[in-house]
Amino acid sequence: MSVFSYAKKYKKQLILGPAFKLMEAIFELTLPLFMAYLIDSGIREQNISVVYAATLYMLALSILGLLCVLVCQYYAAVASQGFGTELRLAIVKKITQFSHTEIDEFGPDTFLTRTINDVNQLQLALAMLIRLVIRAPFLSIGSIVMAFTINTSMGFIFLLTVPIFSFILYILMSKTVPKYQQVLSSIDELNTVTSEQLTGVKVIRAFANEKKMEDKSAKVSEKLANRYIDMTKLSALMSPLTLFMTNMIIALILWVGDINVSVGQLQTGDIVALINYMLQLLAALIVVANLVTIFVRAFSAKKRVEEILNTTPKVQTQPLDKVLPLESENTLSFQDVSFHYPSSSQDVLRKIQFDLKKGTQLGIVGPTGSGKTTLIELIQKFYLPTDGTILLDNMNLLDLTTGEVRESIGYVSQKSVIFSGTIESNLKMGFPNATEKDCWRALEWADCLEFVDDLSMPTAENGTNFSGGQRQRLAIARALISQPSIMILDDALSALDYKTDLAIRQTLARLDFIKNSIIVSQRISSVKEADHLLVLNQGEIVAQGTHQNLMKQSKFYQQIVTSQEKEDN
Ligand SMILES: Nc1ncnc2c1ncn2[C@@H]1O[C@H](COP(=O)(O)OP(=O)(O)OP(=O)(O)O)[C@@H](O)[C@H]1O
Repeated sequence: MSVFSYAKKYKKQLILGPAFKLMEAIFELTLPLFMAYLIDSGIREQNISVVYAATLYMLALSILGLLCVLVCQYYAAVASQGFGTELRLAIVKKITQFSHTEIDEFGPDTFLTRTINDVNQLQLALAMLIRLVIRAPFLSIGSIVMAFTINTSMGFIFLLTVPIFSFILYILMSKTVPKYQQVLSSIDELNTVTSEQLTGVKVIRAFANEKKMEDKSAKVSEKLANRYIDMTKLSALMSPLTLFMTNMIIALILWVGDINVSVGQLQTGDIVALINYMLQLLAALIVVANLVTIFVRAFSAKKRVEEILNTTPKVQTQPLDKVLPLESENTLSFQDVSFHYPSSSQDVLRKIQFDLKKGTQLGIVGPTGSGKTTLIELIQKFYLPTDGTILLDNMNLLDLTTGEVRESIGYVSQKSVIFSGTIESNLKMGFPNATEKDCWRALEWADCLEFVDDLSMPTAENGTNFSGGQRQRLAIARALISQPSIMILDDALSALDYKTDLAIRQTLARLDFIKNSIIVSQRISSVKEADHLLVLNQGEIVAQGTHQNLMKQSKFYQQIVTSQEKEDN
């Protein structure tokens, strides 16, 4: 999809805006003629009524011109702001449809630059298109035509000015545009470093790493500043160069004009009019050059924005088609499933094979980086397996919509994300139609009543006004509110004390609507009562069974248990 399709709605502004600007340009072109008339027939002939009439005409033309400009600016503002808003909404909508694969591929920081900077650039280009794209070339051509009507040799001076001036501008532009691309990539880099440092500010402080981070920030900012200065050094040349050219050409007009006046072919007023036309021509050429820069920048912004708009998510988010009955003997089956992330060809899960029987609880344990979260993400269709088959309720996950899969699952991630708003708005994310009663019931199940006494309690960005354990309990309540059939807790009990951890697991076992639960944990005590345990190491299942069986049969499992017992003692 092209970004232009978002401008289609503003056809009226795109046609009428330039039309009004064109009228203003016509008024502007006729002004020097009245000036010549005022000088030659009014001032020189000392005819006061001509002076009054010419002044009045000039005033009227200026007022009409001003009105036209105002209308055009209004249309340009309406169209460009409307276009920008819609484009930004479309980008955000598209990003929310992206699967984890595209989010990994693009990286969150480039989303920010593309949604803000690039859309601004496109907005500016549209506003300029309305305001200047017809006016500037019209004024350039008009000035040359008017010069020819006054005097042919002067017309040729005007004609010659265009290629010389354009050549100088072209050289400057061709050097600045690539430098602008470098500036853009530096902005991306600065965004990444800044957002990383802001979100990790507490960790940075805890490790007394402020100086190191300041240096990193300074280095990236300096790089951006240098690239920017490098670019502006060239554009700064534009002003003195054009001023020099303008004065040289005016000197030429005065010199040739003087000869023509002395032989009676031109009058003083004509010379004033010609100088005015030349100033208009040069100003219009500078505008054209600026327009070229703006459009070149907008072109690269267009490519970056369209890259997002035209990316088809590997996993399409589709609405709920049917609710899974979950009546098969096995709720979930992994059949020889392997997976590697798009950024690397190395498998992080290899030949995973297990069944989750209806009505049972599954525990997954394993050291960090063993692939536990990846396995959970595959169940929810955030990524697709690179090999093997996943069956949910005896149906291939590939044949189910994301709506069907995710509707059945209540998921609490390792990092409990709480959004700014209220307790109620956070809970309702999981179930928009929830009543107050539903909210309180979910809060009770997740053991939140001791710190929540009002649904309208505010939640700060990232839930920073709650402790880590409270955030995890709120996230569990949010997952439980829709009464899902399968509950997945990905290391979501780790920030809780043993007593609360146990209380929540007992509640999960007691709730009738939960047919199966999957608990991922590094803490054996959180999973040892599970009906079936998977022990993962380096992407492979190294043992599976009940806690008792594993204690007898798996050395690896025994080692984990022993090391944790030592830690606890
Ligand atoms: N988005 C990603 N892109 C590329 N590699 C990834 C990505 N996420 C995880 N990995 C890699 O996949 C492997 C398994 O990671 P995963 O998060 O599944 O492990 P885990 O067992 O859940 O670890 P932990 O207990 O520390 O959360 C790791 O080697 C990790 O580096």
